[in-house]
Amino acid sequence: MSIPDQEYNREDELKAFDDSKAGVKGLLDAGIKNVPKIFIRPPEELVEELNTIMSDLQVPVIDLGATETENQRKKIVDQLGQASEEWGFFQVVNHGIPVSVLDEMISSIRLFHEQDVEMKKELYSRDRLRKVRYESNLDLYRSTSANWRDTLNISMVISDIEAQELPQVCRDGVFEYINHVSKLGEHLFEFLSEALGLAPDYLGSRMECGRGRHIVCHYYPPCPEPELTIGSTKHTDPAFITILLQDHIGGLQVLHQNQWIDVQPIPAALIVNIGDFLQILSNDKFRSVKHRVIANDIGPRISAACFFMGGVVPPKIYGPIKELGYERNPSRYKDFVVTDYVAKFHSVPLELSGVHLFKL
Ligand SMILES: O=C(O)CCC(=O)C(=O)O
Ligand SMILES: [Fe+2]
Repeated sequence: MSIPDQEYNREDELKAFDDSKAGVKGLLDAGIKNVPKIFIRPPEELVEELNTIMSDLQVPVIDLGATETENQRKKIVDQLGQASEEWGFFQVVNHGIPVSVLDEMISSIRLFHEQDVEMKKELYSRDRLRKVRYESNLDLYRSTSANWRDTLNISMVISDIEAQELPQVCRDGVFEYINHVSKLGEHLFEFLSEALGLAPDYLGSRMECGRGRHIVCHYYPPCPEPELTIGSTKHTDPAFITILLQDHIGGLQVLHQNQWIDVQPIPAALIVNIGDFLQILSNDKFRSVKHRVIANDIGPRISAACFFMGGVVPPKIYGPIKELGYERNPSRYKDFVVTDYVAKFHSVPLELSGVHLFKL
């Protein structure tokens, strides 16, 4: 027998879920066999889903290993430039972060999410000023349907983080990864500056694109009815670039020429995607493209996205780079400061945010 709709109050359900502080993992631990209604996507979305085309294309895979000669370096710069223009998404191999560090990061995230729920609850918060906090669904109260995932947030946007500030259960693995991924970001900004025809230190030293960082450590529990919900709603990232580590489960998809493409897990690889800010700075040359994560009946799936957010304190003003020449290609975006962009991002449902909010 179905429950009459008047007995279902979405706001109450969302609040009860949020107040439990146990996340999606908590629902599974409680033994649920069906996806609760707050996670079920609207029927029109599910129908649209049946009509979307999947493609077996692959996002480019770029080898960052050989950089000794001028020619080798140029080849990498060209490949990164082309991938950033055509795809906005690529995988990198031989990026310099040891596999042991990647593996340790994945197991540390798993340890965090699978620890005793009472320990996790102390860190459950929606206060974005907190440097370390855990939550389920960043846009819980704004979205039409909730995502099947929980997230540990680590913010290094205002200031760097000390190891002691991280939860003990995952401290060493996460801290080590942060150090490595931050360095990789610096290298990528050098290559990407050159790919835009700018001096190698332009995006890094001059624009401080790698300064503020925010890491989201996601845990997607196995889902009893994956076709009814989604792991992560389609969105673009509010950042310059994102470096994303995913485990072997799969489920990440990117929208390329109106078709969803699976981003296949490649052992030891990292995914890089261009975020909204770099699309704006490059005046649409590089693309910040929509991506999502489908829910899965296997898992958990674990991933860590490191968003490079730029200079926030003191606030830096960003906008299309004048040196790129507006004679041929007039500026398409307003200037912005990162905190305003992020505030706007948090004021709309995930799928409605993006560079269009800052179009001239
Ligand atoms: O979990 C993933 O693979 C992607 C997560 C993501 O897109 C994000 O956190 O912005
Ligand atoms: Fe994302």
